[in-house]
Amino acid sequence: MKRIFPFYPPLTTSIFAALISLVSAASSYRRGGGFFFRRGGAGQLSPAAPLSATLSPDDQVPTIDVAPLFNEDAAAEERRECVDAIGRACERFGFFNMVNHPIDRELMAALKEEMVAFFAQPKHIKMRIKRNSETSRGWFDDELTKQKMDWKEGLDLGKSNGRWEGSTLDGYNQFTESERFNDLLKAYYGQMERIASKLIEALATHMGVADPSSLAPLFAKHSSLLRLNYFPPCPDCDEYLGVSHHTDGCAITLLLQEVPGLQVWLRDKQQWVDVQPVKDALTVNVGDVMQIWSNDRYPAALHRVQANPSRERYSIPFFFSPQYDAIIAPLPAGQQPRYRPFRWGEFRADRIKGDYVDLGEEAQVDRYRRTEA
Ligand SMILES: O=C(O)CCC(=O)C(=O)O
Ligand SMILES: [Fe+2]
Repeated sequence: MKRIFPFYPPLTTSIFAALISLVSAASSYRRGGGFFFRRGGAGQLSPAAPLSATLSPDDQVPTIDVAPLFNEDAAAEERRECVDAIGRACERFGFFNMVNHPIDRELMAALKEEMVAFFAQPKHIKMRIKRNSETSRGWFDDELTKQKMDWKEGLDLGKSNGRWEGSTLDGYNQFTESERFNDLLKAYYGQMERIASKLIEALATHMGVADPSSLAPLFAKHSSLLRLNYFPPCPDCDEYLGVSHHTDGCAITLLLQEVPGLQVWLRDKQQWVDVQPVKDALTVNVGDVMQIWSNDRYPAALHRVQANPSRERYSIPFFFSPQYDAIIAPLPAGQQPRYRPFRWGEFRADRIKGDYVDLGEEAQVDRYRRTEA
C-alpha cells in the first residue's frame, strides 16, 4: 500500500521509556464499554480479535458528499438529502467519511509535513512541552486507554474558553518551537471549528430541533481539543493497540487519517468494522455529548486503532466540545429524556482528574443516565 508520509525511524526509545514509566496518565478523552457494547468475552476486545467475514458492502462506513452544507446556492432538496445521509450514518455507525468539505488542501498538506517533523525530533526536545499535572495540553507518550498503554505519541493543543492564551481547567497550551507549525495548527483549528459547527447544525436539523442554530451559543467559548497522534510500528501487535476501545467525550470528532487501522464497533453485527481512510476525506464520528443531545438516537461510536507491525501512522482528531458552562441535556421535544441535565465543565473536570493518576475507570457520561429510562 502507498506510504503517505515520508519514512522516519520509529521512535522506539521513547515508547520503551513510556512502557517502564510509572506515570499512569489516564486519557482525558477516553472511555469505552458504553451501554451499547455487549462484551463477548475478553477475546473480542483483544487487539488480535479476528474480523468475521459476514459483513456486506452495506456494512461499510458510508462516504458522504457534504458540499450542499457549505454551498449557499445548494438546492434545499440537495441539502435535505445530505442531512439525511449524515443522520442515518450517525444512527447506525456513529461514523462517516465526508468528501467535498471546504478545508484548504494546502493547509492540510503543510500541517502534515510539520507534524511528521515534530514527532521525528529527539525525545528530550519534545519533553520540553510534556503535559504535566498543571496542564493537560502538550506532548505525551504515556497515554492510557482502558488502563492500558497506547502504542503512540500525541500532541494536544486547543483553545480554552474560546482563547489560545490563558489557563482553564484543561490547563494551558504549550506550543512547539516552530512558529510555522504553531500557525498552521491554529489555522487548521479555525477551519475545524467552522466545519464542525455546520455538522452540529445538520444533526440538530435531522433530529428535529426547532431552531437548529440554537446550539451555536453553546460553542461560543468552547475548549475543543486538536490532537496529533503518531503511531510508530509496533513489534507486538497481538499485545498492543494504537488506541484501545473508547468513545470520544466530545460532541463530534473530525479526524484526518490516511493509513488503515481505525475500527468501529458495529452494534447490529456485534463486530469491528474497518473505517477505511478515503482520499481527501475527513472522518467524522459521534461523541458522548451528541449521544445525550440526541437522547441515544446517535450513540457515541465505540472505536479503536490497531497497531501496525511495519507501518507508521499519523492522525489528527479535532474533538469539538461545548463550552464549560453549557448545560447538556437531551434536545428532542416530546420524548422522555434519558439523561438528567449536567454542566459540561463539571464532567470535563472529573475526566481530567484521571489524567495523572490512574483512578481506575474514568468518569463516564452514563452517570447522567436516568435509571428509570
Ligand atoms: O487515529 C485514529 O484514527 C483515531 C484516534 C482516536 O480515536 C482518538 O485519538 O481518540
Ligand atoms: Fe477516539
